[in-house]
Amino acid sequence: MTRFERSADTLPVPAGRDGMRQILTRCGITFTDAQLDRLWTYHQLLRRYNPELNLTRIHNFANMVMKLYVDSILPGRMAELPSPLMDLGTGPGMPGIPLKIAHPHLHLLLAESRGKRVEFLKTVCRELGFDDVEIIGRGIEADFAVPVRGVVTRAVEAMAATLSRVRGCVEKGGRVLFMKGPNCDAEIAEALRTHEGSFILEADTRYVLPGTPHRRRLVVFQRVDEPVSRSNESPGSPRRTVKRIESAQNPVFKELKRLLYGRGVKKAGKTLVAGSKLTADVAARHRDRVEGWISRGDEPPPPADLEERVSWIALAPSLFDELDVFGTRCPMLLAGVPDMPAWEPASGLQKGCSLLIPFQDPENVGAVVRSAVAFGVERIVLLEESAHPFHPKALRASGGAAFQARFLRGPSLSQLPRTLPILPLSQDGMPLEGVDFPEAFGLLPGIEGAGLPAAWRFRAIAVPISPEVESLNAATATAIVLYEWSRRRRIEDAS
Ligand SMILES: C[S@@+](CC[C@H](N)C(=O)[O-])C[C@H]1O[C@@H](n2cnc3c(N)ncnc32)[C@H](O)[C@@H]1O
Repeated sequence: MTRFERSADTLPVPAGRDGMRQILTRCGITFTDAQLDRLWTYHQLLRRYNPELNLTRIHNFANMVMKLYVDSILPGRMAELPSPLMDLGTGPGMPGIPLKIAHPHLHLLLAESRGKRVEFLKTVCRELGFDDVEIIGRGIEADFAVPVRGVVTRAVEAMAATLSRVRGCVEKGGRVLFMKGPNCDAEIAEALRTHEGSFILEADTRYVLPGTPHRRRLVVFQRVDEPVSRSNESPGSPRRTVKRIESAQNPVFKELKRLLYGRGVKKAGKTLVAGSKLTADVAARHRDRVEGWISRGDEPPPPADLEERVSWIALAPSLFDELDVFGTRCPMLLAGVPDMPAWEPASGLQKGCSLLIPFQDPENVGAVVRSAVAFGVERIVLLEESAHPFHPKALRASGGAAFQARFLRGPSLSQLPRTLPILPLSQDGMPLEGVDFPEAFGLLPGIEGAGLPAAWRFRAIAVPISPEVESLNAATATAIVLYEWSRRRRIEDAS
C-alpha cells in the first residue's frame, strides 16, 4: 500500500518519486526525468545518512520536499544566479545541490567547515555525477580568495558577518544572496552600516513557499569595491587577479592537467613550461607566448615585469605537485603553442633541410628539435606518428628550442611520396661521409624500435658505428647527420 504523508501545510502526496514530482509541479517547478532522478537520489542519501550525521531535523516527506528542496530552488527563479556561485555553509548541500539540479550548467562551489558533512557532500556529488562541483572543505574567512561572481547562503549567520567573510572572494559587481525569514530588517540595516562603500542593497523580495503560510525573503547585496587580497599590493606592479584553486574538480585545474598529455596540448593549443631556467628563458625570449603564471600554495605573485594580461593561478600545494611532474617546485608558465600550418607533399620541399619527425617518444622529439634549431634546419615537418613537440617532456628536452623552430604538420610516414628528395636514415644505408646533400632535401629518421619501412631503406644514409653496438638512438643519429650537413654548408659558404 502506498504510504501517504501530509505535512501541516501541504495536500497529501505519496511518499515517493511521484509525490516529489507532484509537489514540485504544484510549486511551478517542472523537472525532466533526469533532474527528478537526481533529486530523488539526493533525498535518499539524505535519509540514509541523517541518523548518523544529523543532517536535518525535518523528517516528514512532504516537508522535506517543500522546506528543503523547493525552498532551495526558488531563489533561482527570483534572481539570476551568478556563476561561479559559492554556497557558504551549505551543510548537507542546501541550497546548492537542489540549485545545481535545477541549473546543471551552474559553476557551483560548496563551502562547508564540518568534516563529516564534507564527506557527505563528496558522496552526493559522486552519486549525482556532479564532477564539476567544487567542495571547499573548510571554514570561509576573509582570506579566502578564490574569485566568485556570487555567494548564496541559507541559515548560517547574520548578514553583516557573512559579508565580512566573503570580502576576499566576491568580485566587484558580484552578488551575495541571503535566504532569510520575514524578520530581517535589523540585519539588513546592520549589514548596510558596517559594509558601506563595499556592498549596496540591490533587492529585497518577499515571498511565500507556494501553498503554505511560510514567509521568506531573498535579500541581495551587490559588491561595489574590489576584493582586498586579490591584487599585488606592491606599488607600481600590475593589478593582477589571482585565481586560487583548491579542488581537483576545478575545471581550470582539469584543463591544466590535460596539458600533461600530447593530445591535451594539441587540443588546447597551450603548454606547461616547467623548471626555473626554462621558465626564465621563455618569459624573457618568448614573452608574447606567455599566458599564465602558475604558483604553488602561498608563493609570491608573478614578477612585476610580466604584463597584466598574464593570468596568475595559485594552486593548492597538492594540486601543483600533480602538475609538477619533474618535481621542480618552481612556478610554471602556461604558454601558447605557435601555429603549425599543414605541409602538402605535392608542394615539394623548399630550399635547405626539412627535418621529418616520426618519433613517438616526446623526449626524442624534444632532443631532435633542439639539434635541428642548433644546426640551422629550416623547417620541421611533424609526421602524424610524431609526439607533440610541446608535450611538457618534449619541451623540456628541447631546452625551449621548440619556441624557436618552424613547425609544419605533415602526413603519416606511409603517405610520404618517394619521389621527393628525402634522405632516410638507417644503419644499413651508405656511410654519411660519401653522401651529397641536395640543395633542398628532407631528412627522415626511422621510428624508434621499428626503424624505417623497407621501401625507404634502399637509399638510406648511415652513421658508421662499431659493430659491437646495434644502433644509435634515433635522435642522436639525426643530430650527427645534421652536424655533418651544417659543417659542409659552412665550408661552402666560406669558399
Ligand atoms: C545551520 S547549517 C545550514 C546548512 C544549510 N545551508 C541549510 O540551509 O540546510 C550551517 C552550516 O554552515 C556551516 N558553516 C558555518 N560557518 C561556516 C563558514 N565560515 N564556512 C563554511 N561553513 C560554515 C556549518 O558547519 C553548518 O553546516
